[in-house]
Amino acid sequence: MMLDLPKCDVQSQSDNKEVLIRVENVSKKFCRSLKKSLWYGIKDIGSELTGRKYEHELRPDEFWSVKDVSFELRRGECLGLIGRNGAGKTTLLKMLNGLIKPDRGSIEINGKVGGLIALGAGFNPILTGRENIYVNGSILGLSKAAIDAKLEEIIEFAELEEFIDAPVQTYSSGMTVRLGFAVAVVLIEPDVLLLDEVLAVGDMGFVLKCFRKIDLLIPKCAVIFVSHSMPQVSRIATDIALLEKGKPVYQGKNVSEGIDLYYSKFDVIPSFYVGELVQIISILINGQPSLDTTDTILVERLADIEIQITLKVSPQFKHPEPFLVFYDAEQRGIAEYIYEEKLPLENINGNVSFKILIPKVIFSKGLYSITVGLSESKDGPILMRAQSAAYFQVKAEKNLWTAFQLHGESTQVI
Ligand SMILES: Nc1ncnc2c1ncn2[C@@H]1O[C@H](COP(=O)(O)OP(=O)(O)OP(=O)(O)O)[C@@H](O)[C@H]1O
Repeated sequence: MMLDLPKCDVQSQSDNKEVLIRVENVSKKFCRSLKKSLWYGIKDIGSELTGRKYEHELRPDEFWSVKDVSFELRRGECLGLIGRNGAGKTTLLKMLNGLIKPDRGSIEINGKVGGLIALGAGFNPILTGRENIYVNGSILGLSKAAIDAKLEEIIEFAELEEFIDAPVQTYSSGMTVRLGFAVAVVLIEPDVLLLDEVLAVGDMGFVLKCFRKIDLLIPKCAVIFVSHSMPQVSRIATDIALLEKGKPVYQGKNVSEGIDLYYSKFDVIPSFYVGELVQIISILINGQPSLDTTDTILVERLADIEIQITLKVSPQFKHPEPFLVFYDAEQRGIAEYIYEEKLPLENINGNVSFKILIPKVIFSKGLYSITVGLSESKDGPILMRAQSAAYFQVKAEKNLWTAFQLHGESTQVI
């Protein structure tokens, strides 16, 4: 779906704060063929040297990795940059960090940039962690005394006391990212912080520590946070940009709406293997068939959900017991339904049908999958377990990302 790109739809409290990143109609193209890309490169150098304006459209085998992206980010704002694999997020960050040049458009950055883009980028693998800190510091123009003053804090933040004198090429991916993050936030003290999938390889302790640090940093800088984890994005982003094949298809301050749109971009055709004993004939969610469809079934938060499942079950199982497990988009099991009817479910000529009513569904916004299972009897052997047998998306007007809403009563101030 292509949306009109809204300008910032909510008046930002930080409107009077300085713009740290200004991106105007930035585009970058790449070439699929290495041979052609080398040839185009030589031609481009030639045209730059002769001062001829670079006005090519796409040449054979070229494609836009990033196309016409524009936004501004002020101090105190955090842009969640989302999109499917290959959407152009890293390419955009590399342009912002000055690693590659845009083919079109302009980028203006005010202040120091701390970037954690490609894992290990910026580190020399044969130098130790300590040596890399000094190299990075001197590239930034810091004196030895200034780096010395921050060294302990960097090592402590990265929790690399034991390994700081080992070559970086011997570090695990988590250790490399710890060092990269510590250098980006402690050594550089950035005005602009670019974080690309940083938290994906860190352990839980490191992720929590990074969030605490980012929380403290956001008021002082502009952050761009790239992640495939929507809960993480919604946790810190003040703004959102969704890229699709390099193009922004949603931009604005409604983080929740951007994430909804991102979720709706995925094909949710159920695919599962159920075996010989049980077959799924149909799954209806609020009357809508969920098998063989790419349309996401939408359910309003706090509305009822009725799930009707019809199975073909080998007649030898007289009273099978169904169970359902609900998973969120991050594949966390969030709820389970166990069939507890007084009367056991009957297998009539191999057909078993049952209906489940979940009143006032309190799931937060997002995409959910349902695993359907069947056991022979309560606590008996499992006959079938169909992962992701059906999908539905919970919609809500407000940014409801938590599972529950709590209501306070007015009481006297104690
Ligand atoms: N140096 C390059 N040469 C050719 N193509 C490239 C180059 N760098 C990136 N691309 C292509 O540009 C597109 C965007 O890649 P990019 O790494 O920016 O995507 P992404 O959104 O960061 O993806 P992911 O979520 O998988 O990290 C992809 O099709 C990729 O193959």
